[in-house]
Amino acid sequence: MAEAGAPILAAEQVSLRFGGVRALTDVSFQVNRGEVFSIIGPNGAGKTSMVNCISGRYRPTEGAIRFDGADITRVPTRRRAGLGIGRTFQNLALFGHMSVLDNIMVGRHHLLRRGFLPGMIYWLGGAQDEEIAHRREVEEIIDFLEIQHIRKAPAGTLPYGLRKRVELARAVALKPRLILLDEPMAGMNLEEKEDMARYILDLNEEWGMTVLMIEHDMGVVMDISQRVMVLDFGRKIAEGTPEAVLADPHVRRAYLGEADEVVRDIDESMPV
Ligand SMILES: Nc1ncnc2c1ncn2[C@@H]1O[C@H](COP(=O)(O)OP(=O)(O)OP(=O)(O)O)[C@@H](O)[C@H]1O
Repeated sequence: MAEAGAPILAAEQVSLRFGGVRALTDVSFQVNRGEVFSIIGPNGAGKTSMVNCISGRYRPTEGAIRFDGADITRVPTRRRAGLGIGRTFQNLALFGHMSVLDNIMVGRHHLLRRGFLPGMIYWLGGAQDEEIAHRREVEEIIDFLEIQHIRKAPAGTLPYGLRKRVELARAVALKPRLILLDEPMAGMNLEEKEDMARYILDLNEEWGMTVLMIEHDMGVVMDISQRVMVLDFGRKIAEGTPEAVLADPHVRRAYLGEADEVVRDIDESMPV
């Protein structure tokens, strides 16, 4: 058991190279239990690379990732899910031909004691309690994310905003203690963004999940994050409360190379 108050996640001097490309250089940060922590930065800054190092998709060239105090740098992705790390993807990764319900059930299979095939035999053997409890929990997630009306629809037929919500449901179905959200608001209209922000806050406050989020929408980041880390060209250039980060001259300089609306977004997010 990790001690109370200890960070749930720590990246220690993480560097990641792809041939000559330095995606991350010597990045260290900690996420506290119960926090909403966001990573921001211009395009190509290394945000997704960092999340991939945490989820196990990439292995850092140097440095370590700790979860609950344990070094997980070499733990394979599927085992990280079992440890309590869930994620959503920037580009949706749903099974388009499968129903919403089945997509969410897939998210839970590692929680079944017996895996999929032995689970079927178990079911045929008449002992169904585990499967029933499993379905009940999935229904709870469906209710929470208000997707009852589409539970039987093939995921591929849904509008984009709803597919993002189903993908969140699938990640939540893992019952993660830490959930990694890669651009949860991307491509959404204002109303969909507001809904998504509310679901993320509820997951954090009511379901007790620690949230690590990458998001380009500055307004959302500043509204719901307790702390923010800024990457630029693979290096950490700032970390702190939203207000401190927005006022940081390094951050503003990093964004000045970006489109005008990003800088305007920063200004509009500034506390008045
Ligand atoms: N699999 C890969 N192979 C080669 N280079 C990669 C790979 N993944 C990322 N990179 C490079 O690493 C750098 C950081 O990319 P990354 O996708 O982590 O940035 P990002 O901050 O998430 O960007 P965006 O906001 O555009 O999604 C970029 O130069 C990118 O081209």
